[in-house]
Amino acid sequence: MPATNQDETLLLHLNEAITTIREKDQLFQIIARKLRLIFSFEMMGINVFDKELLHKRLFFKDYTTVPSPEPPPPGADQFTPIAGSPVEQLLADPRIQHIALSEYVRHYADFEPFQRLLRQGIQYMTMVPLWLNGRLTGYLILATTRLPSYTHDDEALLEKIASLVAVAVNNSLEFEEVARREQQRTLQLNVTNALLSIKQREPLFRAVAEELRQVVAFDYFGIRVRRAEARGTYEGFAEFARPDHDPRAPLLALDPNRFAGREGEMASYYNQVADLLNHPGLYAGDDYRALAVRYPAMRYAYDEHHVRAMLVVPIWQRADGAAVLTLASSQPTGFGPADLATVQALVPQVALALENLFAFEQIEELKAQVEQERTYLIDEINTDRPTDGLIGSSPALRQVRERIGQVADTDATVLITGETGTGKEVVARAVHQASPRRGRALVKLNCAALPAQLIESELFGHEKGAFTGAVERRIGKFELADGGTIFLDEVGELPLDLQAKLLRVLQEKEFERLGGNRVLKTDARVLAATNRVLEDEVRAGRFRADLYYRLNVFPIVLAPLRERTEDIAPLVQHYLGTLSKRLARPVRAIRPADLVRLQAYSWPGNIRELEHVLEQAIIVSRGPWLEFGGFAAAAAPLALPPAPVEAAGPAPALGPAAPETPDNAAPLKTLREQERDHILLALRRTGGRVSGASGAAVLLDINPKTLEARMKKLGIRRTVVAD
Ligand SMILES: Nc1ncnc2c1ncn2[C@@H]1O[C@H](COP(=O)(O)OP(=O)(O)OP(=O)(O)O)[C@@H](O)[C@H]1O
Repeated sequence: MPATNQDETLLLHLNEAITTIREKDQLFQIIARKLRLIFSFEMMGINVFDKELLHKRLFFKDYTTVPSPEPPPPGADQFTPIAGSPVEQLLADPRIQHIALSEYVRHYADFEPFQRLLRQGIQYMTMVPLWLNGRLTGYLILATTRLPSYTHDDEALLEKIASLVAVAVNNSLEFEEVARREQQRTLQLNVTNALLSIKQREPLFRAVAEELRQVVAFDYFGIRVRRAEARGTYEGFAEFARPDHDPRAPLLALDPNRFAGREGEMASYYNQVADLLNHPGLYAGDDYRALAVRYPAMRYAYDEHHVRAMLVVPIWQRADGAAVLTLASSQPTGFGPADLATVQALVPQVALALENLFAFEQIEELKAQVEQERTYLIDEINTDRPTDGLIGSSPALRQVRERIGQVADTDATVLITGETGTGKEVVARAVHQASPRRGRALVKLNCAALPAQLIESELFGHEKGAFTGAVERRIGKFELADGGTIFLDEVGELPLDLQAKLLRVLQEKEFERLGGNRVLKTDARVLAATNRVLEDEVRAGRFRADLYYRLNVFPIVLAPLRERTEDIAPLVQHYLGTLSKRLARPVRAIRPADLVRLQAYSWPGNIRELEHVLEQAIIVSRGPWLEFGGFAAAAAPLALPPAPVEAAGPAPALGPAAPETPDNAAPLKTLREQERDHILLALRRTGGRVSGASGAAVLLDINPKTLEARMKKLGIRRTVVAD
């Protein structure tokens, strides 16, 4: 039957509207208006199906002429299953069908949409299938309060209209999809910006949540993390609730207070849902209620926080733990499949953000640890001894000062040699202090103090598990001294294999942590000290020649105290001041004769020994003078034969105005006398021989040259001895 003019005009108008109007509501309202010109109905609706014909959703509704209109319930535009709904029956015969609700409702008494229609006075529905390219895509529904009468022509026209509407719906869905993708891209871009600009956990995820909220309506956003060591329990890593929720209660976490003493129960609740959190899932309305019936953890959210829909998206599931993003809504239809897709699309970014945060947090932890170690080590070296610098003005010490001045502002390696207690560490500190690195740490390692493996780990650090007992990763002193100075004390004691590793650091400025496989760079200036004669060690095969040359770039030699007796008076004066203060004792004066004895003594322990002798004297002295009783005994370990006493020259008194000299020094020998006697005794035992294997120098454990110098000073001639 040919279409009437009116029909032709309608179809033309519809076609024109469909091709020109992009805005969905505007377009379908125009379609409804045009249809009303020919057909009489109170409500027009459009349902659409998914491709698999498994789900349906409301696409559009015009109810402007309904007697008592009710707007569609929230979530009506979300997909719901077709199975079990009246649509299932329609699909069995997808042609135009006329439905009397009063009959249908008998079979579908629980079908809420029918109840709603009836409440609004609707009694009849004409269902027009929407076909597109041979595929059923939905229904156009015309609903009426009275029994409609459609002629055969009307139905033919409806079918034509339906094919146009199907195109319009399809276009509109495609526009929606494009818009959704656009929105998702914007979301991803905004999230990326947040990730790039924010480094702290809370503000970062708050920004991500805010961006996501622009697209998906949720009441709760939570990132929950399970770390390998936390046995199944998820920690709320970042959780945000709607502002009107109680911010103290993380929404989905069980309240630990309620489980006091029943922690096992709480853990089992979490374990029950662990599998649920491993898969992406959308649980809305009845589905969520079913979860709440099954799992106490979900019931808790249902009862306590009125959760009615939940969206779960795992971020990762790995051997070292898991992370999951959950959204919750108090609306039973709060989320739809598009929301799930939107959140899933964010997973790579959220995963990256989490990784970054973990890394940042780990770095912060390590930084704190390093800072602590630094402070400790800097303290160790700075408070070890007073940093008064070098006291004394002997020619030997003046030369040392000059050498320090020459080398300090370079990065050259300095080898400081000298007997024990001569001030090698003081020199090292002075070099560091005078260098441009003074603002950074001076880190000390005593190479003689630890077993080889520990020295290696001290020097280069170790990774967790590098050896038994390495429970934590530890950074080494070379790393600690980066930008500063490392002081290797007693470097002559370093085992040979470590000498090779040290050589590599000196040459390449590179090293590896024990048990690590990463090459680390260091910019540490190296100062080394030893009281051994390294040339001898090299000759004896105990010290690598190549390392020796590397270390000996700029040697500074400290003379023993007995070779710079001029320094003794200023040192005594200095230490009397500082030690008396430290020991909270009055500053007592030293007898000139005692000073002479101190100057005459050989000081095998050098300045450290002098310091100890003075400390002891300060402690034991009670009267106006410093008493050196203990020192005299210590200085004369051997019974000495009587020897001619040389008169000691006058020496200035130190300390406060000296009182009248009481002659209680008379029973004691002076140090010079003691020393003279001691050397004479040794010479007698060796038949006057000074050097060589059976010489007095060996007996006295001093350098033959030093012994000769002392003999000359004390006026001992070999001939005298030989008698
Ligand atoms: N010229 C000096 N002026 C002031 N104090 C000094 C001087 N030389 C050394 N001392 C002090 O003597 C003590 C020993 O010095 P230091 O530890 O530097 O010696 P060392 O040669 O490194 O000894 P060792 O070889 O036993 O490690 C320290 O208390 C130090 O402060």
